[in-house]
Amino acid sequence: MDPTLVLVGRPNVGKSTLFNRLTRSRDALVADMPGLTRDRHYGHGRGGPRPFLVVDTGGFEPQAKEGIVQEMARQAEAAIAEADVLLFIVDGRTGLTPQDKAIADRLRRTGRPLHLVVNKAEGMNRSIVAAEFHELGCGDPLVISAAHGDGVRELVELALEPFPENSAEEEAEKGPRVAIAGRPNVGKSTLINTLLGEERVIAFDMPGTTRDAIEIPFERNGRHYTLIDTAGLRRKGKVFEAVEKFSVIKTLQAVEESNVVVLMLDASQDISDQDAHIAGFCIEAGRALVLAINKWDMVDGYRRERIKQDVARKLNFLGFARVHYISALEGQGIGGVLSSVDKAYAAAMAKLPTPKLTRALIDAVQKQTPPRHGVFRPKLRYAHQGGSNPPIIVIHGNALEHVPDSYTRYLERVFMEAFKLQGTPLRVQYKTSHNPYSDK
Ligand SMILES: Nc1nc2c(ncn2[C@@H]2O[C@H](COP(=O)(O)OP(=O)(O)OP(=O)(O)O)[C@@H](O)[C@H]2O)c(=O)[nH]1
Ligand SMILES: Nc1nc2c(ncn2[C@@H]2O[C@H](COP(=O)(O)OP(=O)(O)OP(=O)(O)O)[C@@H](O)[C@H]2O)c(=O)[nH]1
Repeated sequence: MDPTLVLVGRPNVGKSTLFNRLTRSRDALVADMPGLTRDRHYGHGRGGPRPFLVVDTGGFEPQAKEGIVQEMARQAEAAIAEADVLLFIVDGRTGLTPQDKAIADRLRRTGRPLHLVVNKAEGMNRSIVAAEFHELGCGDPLVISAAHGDGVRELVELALEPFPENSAEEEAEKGPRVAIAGRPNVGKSTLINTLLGEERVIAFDMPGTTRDAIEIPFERNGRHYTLIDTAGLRRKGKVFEAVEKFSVIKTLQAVEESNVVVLMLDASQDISDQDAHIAGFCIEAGRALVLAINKWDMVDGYRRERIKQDVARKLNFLGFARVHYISALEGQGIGGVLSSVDKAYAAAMAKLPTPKLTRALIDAVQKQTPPRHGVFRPKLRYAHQGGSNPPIIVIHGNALEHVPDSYTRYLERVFMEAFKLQGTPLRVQYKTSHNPYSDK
């Protein structure tokens, strides 16, 4: 399970700046997807020793009693409660404020691992900036500049030290790891119960106080799956019930831990920002995806048309995913969802041999050459596979930094078709060789 770093601090200390820096390298992998809105407060971090999640709590006001500020405080409290590591950000230029002291008291009481981070310290003497913050009693201050990146790598390494990378994949034979994601009330628990009620649940250990996600292995038609829980399921008699209501952090973690996400939408509701944000997490994580539009039993023809249009319009960046119209309650359409999970998993894990990739690339270039950019004409020479889940295709050649995004989209479509990769996103990366003898 990937650790979650939660950024806390009073307004204007640089939390968003740090958040953006921590999540940026991951962003760069996400091709610009039209229509994809990003959640500014939850992100995937890379660039440290291992993957992690970052939550920005926004301006944290522990004193707030009412209104929007109180609602924000409630969400911040929830994030703090689920944090693996708290990063308490203060402003090295403004210096120590009474509000910092109030926040420090609050955070110390959580008993969570806590690092005090003094920001905006570029060009300043580290020990002098740090001095006055010792009195917060949050340990040695780490001095950084979020804007310039100074000290950020060290900060991440230190924060993640207690969380070594999961040991290598002994898991492969357990079949796809499936997360069922969706906003509150779409019917996740109902689907899980329908799935597990019909199928054989293989005995599993209920975690006690461990931070691990609950994983429920089950079998259907002789195939194995592992369900990754998004809500802290508890078994009560024959059914599972959610221990917590919807949790963004649990959802993010489950998405990250899974191979395939079943994203549930509610046919009786319009698609909301929250739906789009959850879809965005899946895309950022590069997960294979199946869309399940639930409660199909309770909507009439008009709504059915309307939700189809809504999906096409608001979630057009999920065009690679198969769509199923289901009723979790009545058990309609579940088999179709699982068979799409199998196909999406196969696509996400596909082995793409270099000769076949290169052949597909050369055919694509012959059909349509990349446009000239000034004096540069990008030359695409060969391709190999750089990873799976999502499949990454690395293209080698010259002047590849001048390949326009639209051409990359074209290549993605070509590879998707050549290898029948429906159900998974695909990433194309370029490696320009700087060979002085290569033709210009
Ligand atoms: N000099 C300097 N300025 C910084 C640094 N990091 C952030 N800032 C500036 O501080 C201001 C506040 O930064 P934000 O990242 O928006 O702060 P925040 O804590 O997210 O603020 P809220 O969204 O109000 O909670 C901006 O003008 C940033 O450009 C830094 O490392 N050095
Ligand atoms: N008509 C109909 N109702 C459904 C269906 N699936 C779920 N529901 C109802 O929708 C409500 C919410 O379902 P849950 O399964 O609790 O939703 P959830 O996504 O787990 O909700 P959270 O735990 O809040 O995240 C319940 O009243 C279900 O009975 C369906 O296929 N058809």
